[in-house]
Amino acid sequence: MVLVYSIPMRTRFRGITVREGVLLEGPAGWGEFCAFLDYADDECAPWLACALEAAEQGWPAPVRSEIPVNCTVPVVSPERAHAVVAASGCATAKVKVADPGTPLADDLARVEAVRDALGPAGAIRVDANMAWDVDTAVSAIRELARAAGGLEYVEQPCRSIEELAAVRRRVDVRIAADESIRRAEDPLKVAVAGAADIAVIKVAPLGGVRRALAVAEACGLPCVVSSAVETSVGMAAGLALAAALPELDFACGLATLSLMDGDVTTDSPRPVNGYLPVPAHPPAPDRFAEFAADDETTARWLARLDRVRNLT
Ligand SMILES: O=C(O)CCC(=O)c1ccccc1C(=O)O
Ligand SMILES: [Mg+2]
Repeated sequence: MVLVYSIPMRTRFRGITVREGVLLEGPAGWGEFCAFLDYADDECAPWLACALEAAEQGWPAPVRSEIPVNCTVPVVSPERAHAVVAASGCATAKVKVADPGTPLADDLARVEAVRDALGPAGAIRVDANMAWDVDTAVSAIRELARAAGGLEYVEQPCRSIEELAAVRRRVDVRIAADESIRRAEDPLKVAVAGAADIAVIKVAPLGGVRRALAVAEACGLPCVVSSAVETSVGMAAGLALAAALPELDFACGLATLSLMDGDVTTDSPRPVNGYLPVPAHPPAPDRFAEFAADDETTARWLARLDRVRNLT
């Protein structure tokens, strides 16, 4: 069975206002194929591999049963940022910064509000999604660290690995690599160890739990598992990855279901005291009917699925 869903986002996130994707069922359960719309077909192949792993094979055994998670703060007002953090119950917050057209002053006010909501014991990380050049990154990171009362790390401040390394030499905040790994030509071979302190690994763009575990091992850095804003079907694969990593020293970015205006399952996991339970299986999409895509969207995704299938 193959189902195409369409779920509005509560707040625009990375330019996304509606999240769409395909749910497919196999002998091992349900998988999700939801490559971002700006990804070309060849870049979608690992996303399909991740969905097929879930549907046909299942996942390696977990070594932990619950995953510490961060709440994710989109580009919103300080008041909303405060409310998002306070409602989440999480001790770690990830704040999106450097959105095109947003002045640094807005980011500073947002991280200040997040610190106020978290209290002094909480951890704040920021994600610039490659927006800065080296000099801009160095000064922005210093200002953000001051406004936040300390930063746990800054995720992908610049585009290239060389730039990450240059920023890392000039600031005392840890650097995390995300796009440098996720969009690398060969994620197994990408050398980020000198350019970053932490690796962000996303299960779908890396081709599934087994493949992402191999990437984690190859990069030789502490890992943070983060979502690509999937429904709870795809999120189960991210949780399975976080559960199977030999070591997990940081909260994971897997609490993104609350960014979407609904979910395809009834047993939609929400963090309790900052932890998500690891599901034994992906949940069945028993509420799919509420989020069924229209005919045009369905046809577009089935065609995409077909093209990507034929590539692999
Ligand atoms: O890590 C998180 O807290 C949430 C996930 C997230 O930020 C994200 C979600 C979709 C696409 C890209 C990203 C990103 O980390 O850049
Ligand atoms: Mg990121």
